[in-house]
Amino acid sequence: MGSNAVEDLIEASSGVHYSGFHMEQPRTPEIEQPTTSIDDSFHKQPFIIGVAGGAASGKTTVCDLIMEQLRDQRVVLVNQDSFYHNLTLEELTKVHEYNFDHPDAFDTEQLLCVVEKLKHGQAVDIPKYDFKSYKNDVFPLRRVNPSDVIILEGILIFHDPRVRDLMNMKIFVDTDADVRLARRIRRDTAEKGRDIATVLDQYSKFVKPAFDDFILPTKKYADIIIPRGGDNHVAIDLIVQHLRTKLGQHDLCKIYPNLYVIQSTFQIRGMHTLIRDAQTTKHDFVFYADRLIRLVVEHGLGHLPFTEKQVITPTGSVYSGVDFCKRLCGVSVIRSGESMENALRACCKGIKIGKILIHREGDNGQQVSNLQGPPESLHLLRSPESLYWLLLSFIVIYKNNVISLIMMQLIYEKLPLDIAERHVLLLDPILGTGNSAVQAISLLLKKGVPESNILFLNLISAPQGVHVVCKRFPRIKIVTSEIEIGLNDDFRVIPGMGEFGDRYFGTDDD
Ligand SMILES: Nc1ncnc2c1ncn2[C@@H]1O[C@H](COP(=O)(O)OP(=O)(O)O)[C@@H](O)[C@H]1O
Ligand SMILES: Nc1ccn([C@@H]2O[C@H](COP(=O)(O)O)[C@@H](O)[C@H]2O)c(=O)n1
Ligand SMILES: [Mg+2]
Repeated sequence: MGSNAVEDLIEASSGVHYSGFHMEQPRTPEIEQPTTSIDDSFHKQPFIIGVAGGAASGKTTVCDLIMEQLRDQRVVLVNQDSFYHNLTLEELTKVHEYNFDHPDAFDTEQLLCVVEKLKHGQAVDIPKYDFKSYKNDVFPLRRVNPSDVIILEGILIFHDPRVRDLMNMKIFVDTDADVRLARRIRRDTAEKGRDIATVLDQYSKFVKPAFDDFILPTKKYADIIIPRGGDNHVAIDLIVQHLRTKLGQHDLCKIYPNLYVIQSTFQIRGMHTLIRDAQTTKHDFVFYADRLIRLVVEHGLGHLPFTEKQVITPTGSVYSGVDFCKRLCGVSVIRSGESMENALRACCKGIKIGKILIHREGDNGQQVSNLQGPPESLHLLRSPESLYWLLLSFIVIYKNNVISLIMMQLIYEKLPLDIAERHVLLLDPILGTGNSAVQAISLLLKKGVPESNILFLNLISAPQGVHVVCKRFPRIKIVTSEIEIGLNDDFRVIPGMGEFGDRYFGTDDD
């Protein structure tokens, strides 16, 4: 529908009023010049989320919930309300005839300018809008700093294609019209000091027609539609989880160039969905975990050095290829790392695989059954010379104002004698706190393995573990298939997949 047609419709429905269409005089620039000297070409692009929906549908509530859950990211909320045009004196005298729900009520050029600056790493000052005085020149202005995530929220935030095109994710909050009206009456009487008659009059004259004509038609642009707004915790959790995955991978891989997250595909997401599902049978868990492990191992092998090699093909032609790295070995962290051995053997014929057992106590972690000696499962591997208490260390973790003492003990190792001359593929499906990995890597270094010869392969990595390992051992490579949200209060990876070893080896049955 063209603007004129809409204007006609609004005129017809509500008698004489100011529609919000107006030729605004140029405004003095209110946006500060860049406060940083960051070179644009090096600036990380923020993730821009648009949140649209009818007035009082719960947009702000949904944004607040997303921001609350994304507290470990730098997130800013930019509200379309801040870009309401200032009213002329004439408009102010007849304010009840002004259409605040029409696209032309907003200064979209200024909104675009602000978002562009934020995208390029520049801080901006945003007007504050006062719903009581109808003014957007309330001082002080709101300083907004560049952030990892920018949320653009407003009834008509999807209306202008130029604004829409800036968004990486579009969310439409879809709340029943009666609920929106009831909330609006409550909000506008309580917070804006308006009487019910005025609220109802504005609703029938402007709010409802504009919803039908301008807001509802933008629902089709949404990637995600959230019914019931802030009450829909499942939708909000899913959005936050998706954002964390995107942001986590993006950030960590930029910080640590030796972290490799294998390219996600729907097949990989499907396998992850199955192995993370608590209802998945042991048989399926093993099947899909094996598929994923194989992918991680293949990917990891791609990071090993190679030598050029030429061969003669059956047609007598020369093929210039490469020769595999010969001096390799695997080292699995007992017990869950053992689940990765078959994939490694299938890829590297005859590869030697050593083993390490680390006991962890003090963080509510699964405990090895017998602290006085090696667990029963080690009888087959045990040899008197290789079995000893090698290391005893304490790791202090400070989280949520609580200091936890985690005791890490390396209690068993059986490694190839010439391990120092080999590239080592360290196998453990889960990188959580990073403490076990630090123990295992420290042992390998102690055995003379150069740090840059260690390739740590896992299925999932918590950001905390990545930080711990990569900071301490900047030259090792980590290959993983997904970055997790983080750790819970028990230092368990979330969303995670539970006790990997128990699920894989079937020891989690009641
Ligand atoms: N799920 C909910 N249950 C009850 N009240 C709600 C709910 N979500 C929002 N509200 C209230 O409704 C009003 C409008 O919500 P808000 O999030 O500001 O909507 P919007 O930003 O879409 O206008 C506010 O007063 C808010 O406190
Ligand atoms: N001076 C104003 C400006 C705007 N409104 C109404 O606010 C609604 C948009 O804000 P939401 O938080 O609900 O998205 C919109 O329906 C305008 O009518 C107003 O009443 N007074
Ligand atoms: Mg709002």
